[in-house]
Amino acid sequence: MLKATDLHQYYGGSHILRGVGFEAREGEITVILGRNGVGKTTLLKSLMGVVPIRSGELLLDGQNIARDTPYQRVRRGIGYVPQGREIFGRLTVEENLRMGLAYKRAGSRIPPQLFELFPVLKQMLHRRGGDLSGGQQQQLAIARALAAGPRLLILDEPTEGIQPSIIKDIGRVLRQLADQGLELEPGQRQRMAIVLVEQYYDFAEELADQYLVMERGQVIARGRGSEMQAQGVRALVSV
Ligand SMILES: Nc1ncnc2c1ncn2[C@@H]1O[C@H](COP(=O)(O)OP(=O)(O)OP(=O)(O)O)[C@@H](O)[C@H]1O
Repeated sequence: MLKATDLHQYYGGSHILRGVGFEAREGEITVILGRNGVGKTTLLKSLMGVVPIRSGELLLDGQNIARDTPYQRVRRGIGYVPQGREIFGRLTVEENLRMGLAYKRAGSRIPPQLFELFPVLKQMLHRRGGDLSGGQQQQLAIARALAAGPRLLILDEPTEGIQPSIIKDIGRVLRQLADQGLELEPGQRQRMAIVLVEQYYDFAEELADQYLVMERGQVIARGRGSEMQAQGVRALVSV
């Protein structure tokens, strides 16, 4: 699905990503952990094309996307949920979801399954995004990224500032999406890979099929999610 090899990225003279490589597979949740400022958000922005990489290879389903714009990457099937959600506060929930369809052909509709995954969005369809709670906004940001039916869903700290009951709901939805994909139309299911940056260790451990730990722009540990406890990953990321 996604294969990143030897990624290097700089902000001015600061060398931020130093040879990062990993593979994200369909049906799996890849969790990226690490303390503050180690380059996790920069890595996701590089996958999305929001910041350019200096060198390295980025393959999506075998095609090199490293020089594509963010717009082209969305069209190729990447959905991005940025840190801080960035929903449109003055637009309604429905309009926010339609923004997620902006790159699809005219007449594309919001996949009805999104309202089963996030029932609160159906109840609040005509409310303004800015009127939603933080947790509801996060659900909206995830649904907006899913609206176009991505092959790869990227999320940057979806639990940040969100109440525990909604964190649980979001975790359940991500597991279901990884296991079963998203139904775009009756009988048409989009399978996907999920890449998640997360600081909340328990949430990360519960969801991870695969984990990576970053430190100073490099991957310093990696393995299967089921091994995280035995490998002492909690200690590697605790402050
Ligand atoms: N636009 C920018 N210009 C210059 N330096 C930046 C910029 N954005 C981030 N940095 C620096 O790059 C490094 C990596 O930042 P990044 O946000 O990727 O880390 P992170 O692991 O996601 O941390 P956090 O969990 O705090 O978001 C940090 O030292 C940060 O100060």
